Amino acid sequence: MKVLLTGANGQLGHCFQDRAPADWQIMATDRESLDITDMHRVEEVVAQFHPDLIVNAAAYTAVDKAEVEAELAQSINAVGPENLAKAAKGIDAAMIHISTDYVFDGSSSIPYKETDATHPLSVYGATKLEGEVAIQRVLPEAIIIRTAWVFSEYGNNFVKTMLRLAQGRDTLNIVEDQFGCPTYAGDLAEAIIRLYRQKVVGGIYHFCGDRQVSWKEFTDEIIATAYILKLITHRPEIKGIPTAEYPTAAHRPSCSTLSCQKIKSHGINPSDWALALNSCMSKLA
Ligand SMILES: NC(=O)C1=CN([C@@H]2O[C@H](COP(=O)(O)OP(=O)(O)OC[C@H]3O[C@@H](n4cnc5c(N)ncnc54)[C@H](O)[C@@H]3O)[C@@H](O)[C@H]2O)C=CC1
Repeated sequence: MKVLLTGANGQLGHCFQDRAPADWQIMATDRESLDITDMHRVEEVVAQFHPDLIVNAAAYTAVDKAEVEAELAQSINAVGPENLAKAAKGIDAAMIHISTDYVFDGSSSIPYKETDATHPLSVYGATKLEGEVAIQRVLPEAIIIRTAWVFSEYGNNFVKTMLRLAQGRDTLNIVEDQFGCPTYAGDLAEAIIRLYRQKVVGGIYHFCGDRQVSWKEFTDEIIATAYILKLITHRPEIKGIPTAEYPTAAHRPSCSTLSCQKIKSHGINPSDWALALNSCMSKLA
């Protein structure tokens, strides 16, 4: 079993390599070794390695910066996935791609199902949606997993940012009117492996954390965990603020909770993020 992994140096890329079954031969690539926007290079690598499965963990993930780098974001989040889908189709390989809750506008009061209408508010969300559509056009058998608020012991993420800020400040002002479900990248990696093994039909699947919180509530749990683990000696006060008081370049959905019923019907439970937060943060000690 041969797997071509793109974006191997990112959060999901690292976690996938940690969890891939021992008998899976992984070709771990990132931008320097395989720039997914370069179709010629994609074809070359796929022809040489001949994977059974392509896992695309590569993405342009700087949500605010994407507003001023729209072309680059589009190239990585839409053209790149389409290139991979074409290459997978050419050799009859399977493909698993990751998308985002930011394809929705967050105006729904109930968790989003895979079939709900999309309406991205940001360049990032729009380019990720374009990637989904391109893959489905080229390779309908591909599996697309939409996830949310990803954290891990690797790379840059909200958990690490809060930990760093907590070390130097007495007060943290955190947005309290945006809600979502934190997802541990290790649990997402496990979900990818299980979906592939179960040979589920192609299409979109939602996978995220099992409990919805605001960024402020998430921060409360991060700081409490950091204190218990002795990563910090002093607990800053966490003050909730409205989005209006923390303007960002990109608009974000106010509530982007994803319904995980479909993936649950395949025996894959949502990420128990509070449990994962503890084990992930212990690795940061
Ligand atoms: N981080 C988050 O909060 C969320 C992430 N997602 C999605 O989950 C997936 C995994 O995200 P993370 O692991 O957090 O991302 P990450 O930002 O940690 O890693 C992305 C990786 O892609 C690589 N990359 C960028 N451009 C490339 C190119 N042209 N060719 C090849 N590699 C390239 C980067 O070097 C990096 O190693 C992505 O599809 C992302 O859109 C979805 C929802 C939330």
